[in-house]
Amino acid sequence: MQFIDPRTFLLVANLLGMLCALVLWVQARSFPDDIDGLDDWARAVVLIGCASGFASMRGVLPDSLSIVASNGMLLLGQLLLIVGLQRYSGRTPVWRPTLDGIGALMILILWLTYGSHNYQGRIFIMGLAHIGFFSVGAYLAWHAAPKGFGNRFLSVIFTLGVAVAIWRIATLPITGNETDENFDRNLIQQIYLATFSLGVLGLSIGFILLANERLRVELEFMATRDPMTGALNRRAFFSRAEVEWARALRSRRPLAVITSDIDFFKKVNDTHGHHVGDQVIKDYTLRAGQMLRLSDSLARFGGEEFVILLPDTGLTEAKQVAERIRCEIESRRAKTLPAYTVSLGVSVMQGNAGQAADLEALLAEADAALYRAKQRGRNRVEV
Ligand SMILES: Nc1nc2c(ncn2[C@@H]2O[C@H](COP(=O)(O)OP(=O)(O)OP(=O)(O)O)[C@@H](O)[C@H]2O)c(=O)[nH]1
Repeated sequence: MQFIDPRTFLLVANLLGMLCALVLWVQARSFPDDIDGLDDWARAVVLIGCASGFASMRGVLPDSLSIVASNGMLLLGQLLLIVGLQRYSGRTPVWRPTLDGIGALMILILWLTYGSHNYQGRIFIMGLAHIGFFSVGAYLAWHAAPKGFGNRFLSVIFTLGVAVAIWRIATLPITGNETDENFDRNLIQQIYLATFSLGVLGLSIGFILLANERLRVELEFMATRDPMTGALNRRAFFSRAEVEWARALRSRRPLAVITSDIDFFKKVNDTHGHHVGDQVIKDYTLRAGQMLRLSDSLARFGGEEFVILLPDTGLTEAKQVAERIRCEIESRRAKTLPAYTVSLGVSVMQGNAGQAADLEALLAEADAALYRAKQRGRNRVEV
């Protein structure tokens, strides 16, 4: 008894695949340029859908379409899946050797179709190709960023694809030959094609999930970071600082703030140009960031003015951190950049609503200390 007609199943799976291709195509147009590979996947899904559609019409369509063209499209579709994943991961796709390999496989398929009429040989060759492509796909998906449901889902579907191809090769001994095709074409091969189309549908959904996740991460980054340095922006700083302020009050632990400003920065711009000025700002962000703990937050408030939030840090410790940053900037210098120095102001809330009444007051205290550092000759730390 046939539970479900494989051809109907195949048709539905392919139609859904085409809808996914449409979604991928729309995403490719609307997503930022650095989320690449969506176009390749849209093309791949269409190619693979057409290939399995042609293959399911064996006997209706000529062999040149139902065997040769369909296998060719299948291989190119799988290559595009890999190329898309490579582009998505920022790798340069390697076309040439794989295209040569596909060319060689097609010559073999032609010979097995018109020369030796070896149906099982064709399935074996294509099975091996699927195993190769899907294994590479599973590897690339597993290493694709961001790590999460999307990349794992994609990797699992690729791995299932490898398993299905192995199963197809393993069922070859009970596969009929070309003259005894009724059983085989109507059952094992149809189930294989349907599973294949369903798998491609799963892969498309996985890739859509992965790209959406990447978009979410990028948007979150853009909303919270200063684009030039990657340091937190003012808004993100305050949202973190408010949480830390409340935590410090609750736990009666100290909370420190360090404000800093590069000395005579206008001169750096005027002498070396704005571009070098930008490089100095980035250099400061990088090196100051390296002096901090994971729980500290470095934010750029504008120009060459930075603020650091240090949870659970008392006055002595915060002063040490500020001094370490000052010393690092003064004593070492990037080869391509001019020497520069930095002034820093430190203020601390003791966890009992002591000196500073609120976050703004704490920052104002640190700003006042920074002002004193500038007044007293720069390249120094004041509390
Ligand atoms: N290259 C570059 N320059 C900037 C940026 N933002 C602000 N500036 C410049 O930074 C300079 C800031 O200078 P000031 O704050 O007036 O003072 P300063 O020269 O640093 O001197 P002190 O702070 O008193 O030691 C101005 O010339 C701004 O044009 C930026 O993103 N890139």
